[in-house]
Amino acid sequence: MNQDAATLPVVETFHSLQGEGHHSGRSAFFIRLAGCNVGCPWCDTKHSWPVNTHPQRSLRALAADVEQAERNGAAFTVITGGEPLQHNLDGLASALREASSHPLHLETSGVDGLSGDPDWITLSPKPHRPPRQELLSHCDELKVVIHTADDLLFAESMAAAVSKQTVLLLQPGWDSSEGQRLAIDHVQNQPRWRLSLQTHKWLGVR
Ligand SMILES: C[S@@+](CC[C@H](N)C(=O)[O-])C[C@H]1O[C@@H](n2cnc3c(N)ncnc32)[C@H](O)[C@@H]1O
Ligand SMILES: Nc1nc2[nH]cc(C(=O)O)c2c(=O)[nH]1
Ligand code: SF4
Ligand SMILES: [Mg+2]
Repeated sequence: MNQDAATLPVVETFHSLQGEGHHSGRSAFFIRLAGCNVGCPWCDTKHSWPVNTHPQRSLRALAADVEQAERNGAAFTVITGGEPLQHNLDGLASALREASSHPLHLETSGVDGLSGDPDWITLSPKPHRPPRQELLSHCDELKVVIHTADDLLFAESMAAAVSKQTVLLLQPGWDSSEGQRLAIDHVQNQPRWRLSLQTHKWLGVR
């Protein structure tokens, strides 16, 4: 593949702290790819859904940004979206790996096939579009968003399908006091689970 010619639609790139999950609080560079057709009603990133309203960026330019972020102290790169696996990530991953020795992390709903051979996979499965078995088998953390008691049942069913090493996280829906209460109660009663807060939102940073 000629990586110089290859492009992907990009909503934004930014250097911040990983706000969620097991690596929360660590310096991270984010690449948010455009495009998602999963349609979660409470999605906090709906502007990322259309593909065509966001600029195409070359893999070479994205790799240069990652190289710069590494010099600025980022510990890893997070590929998110939108739903990043709507794109084949092999070209992007190999371009980033040529530019930097940083681990590549992926945030995904798991609806599409796996590509890019990420070093860390955060699977956030959705009850209305269950994830592929491939993603359940390969994920490093399972991060289930909680709004209702049914979401807790779904979280337990997903936990039964992942490997024993997978970190289990409940993340309250943003602005959902019911989700917050349910997640806290469940984590308190079920020690396999940990709470994941969207700390960047609490802090008012990206
Ligand atoms: C915007 S999504 C992008 C990655 C991928 N499409 C996914 O859903 O995993 C990033 C993370 O934010 C979570 N998320 C989105 N909207 C949220 C909300 N309103 N409250 C809590 N978490 C949310 C998703 O479940 C996912 O874990
Ligand atoms: N700081 C910060 N951490 C994040 N972790 C996952 C995010 C995402 O939108 O995928 C995200 C995000 O948007 N910002
Ligand atoms: S899969 Fe992710 S980006 Fe797509 S709608 Fe759901 S939360 Fe939003
Ligand atoms: Mg986000």
